[in-house]
Amino acid sequence: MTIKEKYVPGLEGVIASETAISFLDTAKEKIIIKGEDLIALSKNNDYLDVVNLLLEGELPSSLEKVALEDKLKQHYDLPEKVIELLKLLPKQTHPMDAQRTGISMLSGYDDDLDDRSPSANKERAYQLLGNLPTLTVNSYRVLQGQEIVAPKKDLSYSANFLSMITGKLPTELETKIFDQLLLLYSEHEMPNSTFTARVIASTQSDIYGALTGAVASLKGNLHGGANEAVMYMLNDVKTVAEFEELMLKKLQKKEKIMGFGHRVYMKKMDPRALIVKKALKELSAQAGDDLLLEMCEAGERLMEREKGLYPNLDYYAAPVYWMLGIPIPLYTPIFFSARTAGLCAHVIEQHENNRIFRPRVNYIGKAYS
Ligand SMILES: CC(=O)SCCNC(=O)CCNC(=O)[C@H](O)C(C)(C)COP(=O)(O)OP(=O)(O)OC[C@H]1O[C@@H](n2cnc3c(N)ncnc32)[C@H](O)[C@@H]1OP(=O)(O)O
Ligand SMILES: O=C([O-])CC(=O)C(=O)O
Repeated sequence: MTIKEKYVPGLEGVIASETAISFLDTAKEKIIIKGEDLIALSKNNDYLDVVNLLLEGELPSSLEKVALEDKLKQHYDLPEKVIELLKLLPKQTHPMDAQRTGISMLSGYDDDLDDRSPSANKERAYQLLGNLPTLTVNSYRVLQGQEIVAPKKDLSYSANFLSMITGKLPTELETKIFDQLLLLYSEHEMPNSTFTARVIASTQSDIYGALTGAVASLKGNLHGGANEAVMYMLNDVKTVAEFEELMLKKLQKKEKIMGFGHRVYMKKMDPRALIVKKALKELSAQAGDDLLLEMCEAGERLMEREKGLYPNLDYYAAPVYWMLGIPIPLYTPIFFSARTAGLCAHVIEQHENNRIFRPRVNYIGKAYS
């Protein structure tokens, strides 16, 4: 038995891929997506611009953007049998699991499933991006015993998604903030879910399988599931003082506080969280209610003081989702919907230049001769 290489738990700092899609440039404090800075894009562009950037390699002209939105709208309606399948799920099914089941089933409607070419994969990406708002919202509604809602093709992509969730026509501010969340969640280099998708794709498996695995990865509360956990924690208390007390108790018990820390941004605040914190300020001012903002800011100060840890995107996304009137169990499925753009870009790239992922281990088991 030989020990070959130093093992790095969690593969911290290990280079898993070469990619032309994105890079967290911590030295320059930029999240690079195909050469553009995601934070700058979040101020002047919208989610569909980034979808185009990820899948076509450039920001769209206004005509291209209209064409992109029309293309997604052609895929808003789901096959009837997908809805029927969702209705068969046990009522306690987590919405992420329902979303995962729906995505998995969509592979059965693909007439050319064995085609791994970039053009075929790209068409699937657009189809999935069109399907996902309808799938995400209705899988949750079915579990709640609510009626299916139809997408509204006269609204923008993000306004339709949000209005299907809340049942109301969103204001301009609400649509802008929801769209900004989708944009900020769209792609983030090599998180666990993207790694999962690329590992699956590297066996020459299809995009549906890769995304199905990625949903399961994103569900965990060390990853995408943290946004829901943050909101449950905020809802457990009523005042800033109670929130601080709750956090201190958790720290004393050596529990992790959801929404803090990040493998890549450990010593700084996630730049996306700063943008979303601003959105929370806007929504709080509009509602004339600063309580969630004050609680979150107090939590942020406490974690810096006690642990030297900073908020990640999920920490401020949770109260923003809440103020937009979004049910908590949809927070992570919405994250996944947004991330579909980045995940599809990664699967396309993996299929284009593939070598199967097959690492080795250091054996620490029972001795053998
Ligand atoms: C959009 C996203 O998916 S962002 C990630 C969302 N996830 C969360 O918010 C969950 C909470 N955060 C965490 O669990 C972690 O910070 C992760 C998973 C994000 C990163 O994990 P890692 O890079 O493996 O860091 P690791 O867990 O080793 O933490 C390093 C140290 O900081 C501590 N730490 C890290 N995050 C937290 C936290 N949220 N609360 C309390 N302590 C923490 C750890 O206990 C550890 O301390 P130790 O060295 O004394 O043992
Ligand atoms: O990068 C990560 O590890 C997790 C994350 O923030 C994301 O996926 O957006």
